[in-house]
Amino acid sequence: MNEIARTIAATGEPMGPAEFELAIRAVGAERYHDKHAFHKLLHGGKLNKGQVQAWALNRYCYQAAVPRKDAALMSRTHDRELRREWIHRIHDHDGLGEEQGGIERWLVLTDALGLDRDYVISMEGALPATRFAVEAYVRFVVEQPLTVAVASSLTELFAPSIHRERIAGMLQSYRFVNEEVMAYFKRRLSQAPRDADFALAYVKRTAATRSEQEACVDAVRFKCNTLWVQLDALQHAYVEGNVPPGAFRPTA
Ligand SMILES: O=C(O)c1cc(C(=O)O)c2c(n1)C(=O)C(=O)c1cc(C(=O)O)[nH]c1-2
Repeated sequence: MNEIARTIAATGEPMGPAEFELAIRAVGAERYHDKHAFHKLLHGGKLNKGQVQAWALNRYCYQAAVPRKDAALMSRTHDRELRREWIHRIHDHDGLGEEQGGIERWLVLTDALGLDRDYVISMEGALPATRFAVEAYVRFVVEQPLTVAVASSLTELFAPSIHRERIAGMLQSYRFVNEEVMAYFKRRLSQAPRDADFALAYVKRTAATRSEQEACVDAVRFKCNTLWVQLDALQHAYVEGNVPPGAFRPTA
């Protein structure tokens, strides 16, 4: 934000709910990671198996971080209703009882790609930028005001269309991908809208001042950046061929 924008944010009238939602959605339209070159390659069937393996094992770090950031968010609120709602996000990823959860479904995907589970879970082969980006997301949720922390999850508003595109594109393009492998994304098609609708309503209700609203829009921008930089790193390492020391080297 420049100085003038900062002054308007501090002194300006709050946006109406519709305008506020439009400002949040505009961030996705401008910079969600569906616009990244690496996604276009992934969905368009233009990657080889080793490159898809690299994407899946790096993305595991994100999957593993999400329930940690959700636990961090819950630890910060005295609002029992918010915790009652938010806890199902942890169950969605970690599983509950018989339900194995999203991390397990992600490991089904990495199994099918021929990756060793212990290696994936160890995150040893992940790119440095992936590790930094996902931890930055966890730290953001620990450190920012609660409403801003909730707002950082709102990139999920934009996720179902990328998931739909990914399911169709990957099933069609890669012989090593089948329905079972895509189960993670199929499940997210119903989970993500529920989560995003709740978070959007919460943020609209609790961000009262213009500067709080601007901070929420900035949180969505920050989150888009954490997603974008992960794909930049994949592109640099596995498309342009600059694999950092110690990172996964495809043999497939
Ligand atoms: O495949 C994707 O493009 C994508 C993006 C995002 C996102 O926008 O953060 C999430 C997911 N998937 C996802 O599967 C998921 O569980 C998830 C949780 C969150 C969050 O911020 O709490 N984002 C996302």
